[in-house]
Amino acid sequence: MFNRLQYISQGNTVEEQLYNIHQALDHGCDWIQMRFKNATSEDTFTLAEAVKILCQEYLATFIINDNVALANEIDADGVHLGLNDMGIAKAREILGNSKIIGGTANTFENIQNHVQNGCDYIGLGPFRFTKTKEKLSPILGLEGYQNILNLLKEHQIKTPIYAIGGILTEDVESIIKTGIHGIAVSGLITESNNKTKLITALNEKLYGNVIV
Ligand SMILES: Cc1ncc(COP(=O)(O)OP(=O)(O)O)c(N)n1
Ligand SMILES: Cc1nc(C(=O)O)sc1CCOP(=O)(O)O
Ligand SMILES: [Mg+2]
Repeated sequence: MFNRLQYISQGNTVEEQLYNIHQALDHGCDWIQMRFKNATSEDTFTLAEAVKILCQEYLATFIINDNVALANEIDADGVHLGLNDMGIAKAREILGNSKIIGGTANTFENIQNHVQNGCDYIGLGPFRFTKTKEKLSPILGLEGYQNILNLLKEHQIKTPIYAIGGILTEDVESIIKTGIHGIAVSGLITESNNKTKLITALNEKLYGNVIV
């Protein structure tokens, strides 16, 4: 089953991105999503090559936001695709069955469509308002997650669901109680002054109640 904590990278330059990703890996994160908006294709490729090597060194999962062609070209572990990005089925044709394809959802129907198209996990958000992403879908909150997770249970849909959007440490226990599999965070890890303490705390909350 997939790791329960995904760091979505931030940074305006290759150097900033690489620093933030290296920090997350060095302090215990084992799943990186490279999210490098408004960058040239050259800088994006340069970063992806470097991040792939880093993730191999740290035995971490490495996926790329939006860019299926790049993920295929550098043989990343997969991609994350939003509602306005390439379709899940098309990405699966390009990447094949061994790669991770994540999809963004805001509603139960979004999830149903992604699952029917072969999505491996769902990023369900936003939990609360966040400045990290410009165009947010309607905010779900804890009640929104509980309603959607209840519907997934009723329909016996077992695709892992990740909460995303403004998530803080104190949110994790209540989010996990709704049936969410894991969380995807960006600013919380990027801005932390004690990343080891933070990531350890997040992992304890995420894995603490898992019966192995
Ligand atoms: C795990 C996860 N969930 C949701 C998103 C958002 O993806 P998308 O809607 O394509 O928005 P951008 O990230 O491309 O701005 C994500 N990246 N990761
Ligand atoms: C990339 C992204 N997607 C979202 C969605 O709701 O689809 S919210 C979001 C930003 C996540 O970053 P932070 O943890 O800093 O809020
Ligand atoms: Mg996208």
